Amino acid sequence: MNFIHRTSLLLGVDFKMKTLKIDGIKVRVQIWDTAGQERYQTITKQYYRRAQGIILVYDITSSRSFQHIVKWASDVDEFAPDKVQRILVGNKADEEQKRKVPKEQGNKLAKTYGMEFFETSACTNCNINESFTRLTELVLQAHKKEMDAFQGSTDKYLDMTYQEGEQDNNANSQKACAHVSMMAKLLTWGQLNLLQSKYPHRLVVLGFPCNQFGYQENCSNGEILNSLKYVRPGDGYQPGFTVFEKCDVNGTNTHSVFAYLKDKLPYPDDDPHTLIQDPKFLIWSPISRTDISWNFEKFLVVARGEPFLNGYSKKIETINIEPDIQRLLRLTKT
Ligand SMILES: Nc1nc2c(ncn2[C@@H]2O[C@H](COP(=O)(O)OP(=O)(O)OP(=O)(O)O)[C@@H](O)[C@H]2O)c(=O)[nH]1
Repeated sequence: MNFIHRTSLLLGVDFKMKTLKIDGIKVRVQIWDTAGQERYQTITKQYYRRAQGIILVYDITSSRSFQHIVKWASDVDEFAPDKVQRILVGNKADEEQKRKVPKEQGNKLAKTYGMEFFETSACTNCNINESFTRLTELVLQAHKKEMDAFQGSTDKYLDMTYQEGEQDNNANSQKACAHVSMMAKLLTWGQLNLLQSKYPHRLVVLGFPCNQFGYQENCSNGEILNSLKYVRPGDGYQPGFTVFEKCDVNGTNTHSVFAYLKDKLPYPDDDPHTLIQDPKFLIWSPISRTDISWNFEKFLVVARGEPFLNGYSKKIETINIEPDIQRLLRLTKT
């Protein structure tokens, strides 16, 4: 989870990790500090790009810092993701005798922006934890659907669909399979966003839509984002990573990226034997034993372009790649 935090309790560092416990769940929060950039009236847009929560901080002993909040709030509107959660904080609450901004004024501004408001003191540690915890709760609520998809039990879902299948073996087993693959898709898209947002700076997720597997991607390029948003996974889904134009990953017109990847990493090692179970799905030519076998096969590639692992057939849930991502990040630490 990424927060931007506009005060320098963290002097000298760009970001800090903190673990908070919310409703019994441990949440790792990555806190970014703007570290003085705001003095130049501009904060690098990179800071906003993947922020999930933003704390706008002013100094209660400085009217100027309070007036600047309007500009920061409008930058947040412009540059931060739509779902970003914001709270307003008036810091230095211990300096009552030097106060220039009445608490009521802070409250009023926060209301205008639909934010919650806290007065804090970094000196006496007043409301610091409370404000971070509240922002984290707001972020979790805003991402509840993704979190549910992430934490929800796939096994339970699969059990349910298989039970359905058993009630009417032949007729329903087809339906059960369809459910399973839809569920896999839904999880996969959510998990791709989750991985990208968990490692915003050193992991780049790239998606290549392809219509060579059961014609499952038959939208035109211009329709793909809308189809993700409204149809599958739906519910307003937006990829938090780059999705390219459709391309072929097998056959004569194989995209050069996949020609290269398949040459370096011939097939996923979790599923070395199967290509396509049903010959009617073999719609490209020539067929090669290194071909990609279905949607959502995943490659892990080092920044310099060297493929690292293709251990991930469609059977591997996207989120289960995470340990390998962490391993690769450790290996390539600069
Ligand atoms: N009394 C009081 N002083 C504070 C508090 N928080 C910060 N300060 C002081 O205010 C000054 C500025 O604090 P910084 O944390 O550097 O403020 P900043 O605006 O984030 O600074 P940059 O990160 O460099 O932009 C320092 O002298 C701090 O000791 C507080 O809650 N109470």
